[in-house]
Amino acid sequence: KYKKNRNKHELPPTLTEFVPQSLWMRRLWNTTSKTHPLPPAFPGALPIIGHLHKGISLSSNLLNFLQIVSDDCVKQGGVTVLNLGPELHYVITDPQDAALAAKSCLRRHYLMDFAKVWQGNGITTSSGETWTSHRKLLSPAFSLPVIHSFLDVFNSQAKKLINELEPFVGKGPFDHGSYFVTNNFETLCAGTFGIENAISKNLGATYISAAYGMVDLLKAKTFKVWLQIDLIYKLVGLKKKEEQLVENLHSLAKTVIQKKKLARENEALSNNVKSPTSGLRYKGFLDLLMDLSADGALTDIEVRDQIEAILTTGFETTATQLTFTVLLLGAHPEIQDKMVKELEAVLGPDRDVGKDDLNKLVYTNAVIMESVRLFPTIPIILRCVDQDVKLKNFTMNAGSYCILFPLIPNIAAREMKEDQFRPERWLEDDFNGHQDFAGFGLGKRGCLGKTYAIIAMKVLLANFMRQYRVRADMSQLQLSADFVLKPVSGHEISIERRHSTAA
Ligand code: HEM
Repeated sequence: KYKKNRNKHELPPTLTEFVPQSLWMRRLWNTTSKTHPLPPAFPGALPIIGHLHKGISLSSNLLNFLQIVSDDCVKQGGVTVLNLGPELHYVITDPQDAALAAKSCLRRHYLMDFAKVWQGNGITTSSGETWTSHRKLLSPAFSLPVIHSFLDVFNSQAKKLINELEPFVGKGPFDHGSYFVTNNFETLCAGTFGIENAISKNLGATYISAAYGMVDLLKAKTFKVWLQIDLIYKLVGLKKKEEQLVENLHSLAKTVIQKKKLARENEALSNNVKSPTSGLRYKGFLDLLMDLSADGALTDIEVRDQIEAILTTGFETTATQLTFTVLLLGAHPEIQDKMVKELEAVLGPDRDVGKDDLNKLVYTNAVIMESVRLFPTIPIILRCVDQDVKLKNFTMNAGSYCILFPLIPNIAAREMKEDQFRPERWLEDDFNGHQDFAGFGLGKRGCLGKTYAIIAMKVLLANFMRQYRVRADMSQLQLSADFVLKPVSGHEISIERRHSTAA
């Protein structure tokens, strides 16, 4: 009876007790029905291991692997099959099929389970009813009124970045990426936690470095499949390393929760000091979490897990997207001039961005969307196929998985072709890319922080690009993809002041 009713991605309860983390048993247990005919397979499958050997041998250059698979998929008509061991994965590049799959497949892929030691059942790793109810509870904290209340933080953080980069003015090419990461992380903490100086510089740096360490471990576990066996993971010393990193990561959440509790107690006492979003119908993220915890809707651990989930999804994505956008603008001076003209027309030379300005920055918005189209920082979406799902020409079989990457074919990895970066396309009536655009995900599980990300990027660009003229050469750009698509070399920019300080 259990087997009949169980979700095909779940182990029977007795087995989960004995193999808490290992995915191997789940794999053996996995029973994908193959009732519906399969699309063409990616070439090179071997018996039993399928395409696993290709993934392992190409894992040092994952982006290359994704591009090879994606090119083949486009050639085959937009849907193919990849067998990773016994597991059937549908690869989808066709935008409409990707949208259909994302709409029906809400359960996270098993690889996301690796991140649970860090993020527990946070919004990014959870599935099923937990995800449905938490998504509903958290959504108001990412609504427009709340994000508008962060505008002061966004403007002042942009100015901070401008000052930090001042020593590079007129000094030739430098790597702007890491400055954007630190600045964006601080912005995210200040905005979503709603506490001034929420974290020290040290705590922030420790968190960022631990987050990168964890991503390396998750990547190793994904491709070195033997590390998925708990005993081996322990024996090679990685479990210990993981525990240390998780402790470092969790210490930030612990600190901000304590500070927030104190701030709320003080606020209740004096009824004087207001958090940036107090008084709003929609509350800021941490205030909302605290209220939900006080009402018993979230446990303390769940509060921590949601903080981890938002920090992880929020800081590197936006920072890397900005790194790409500034690079693209530097390499396309005519587009940069057009954007700065719009910024100066709406804001003048140095005024802060206010909420009424946001909708007027139409071209700036198109520049951001075009940057996401060409360099999608989250280029793949991985899901479980829980029930048969009808696509245009195939039906995906329940019990399998799907890998959606409609944006991989766009990635300007090798050479920027002329006209490839063309923000104008987002303003043309006949551009049909809006509807199935996957840069911020697709369907109900799409990006929770999209409004936050777009407004934060707009404000930073509006301040930065009015201050500095940027130059860049993208001809030597090298990219890598782990969970985030990022530049690894050839992305340096040079900056000059647009207006002399005396003026
Ligand atoms: C340029 C910036 C960003 C891009 C390109 C981006 C892109 C995406 C994409 C493609 C997904 C879907 C992933 C999937 O279905 O597997 C996603 C999910 C998500 N994003 Fe973003 N994101 C950005 C910034 C942010 C920010 C700033 C936050 C939070 C402050 C955020 C929070 C989330 C969350 C919580 C999810 C998971 C939603 C769920 O599972 O229900 N993102 N994002």
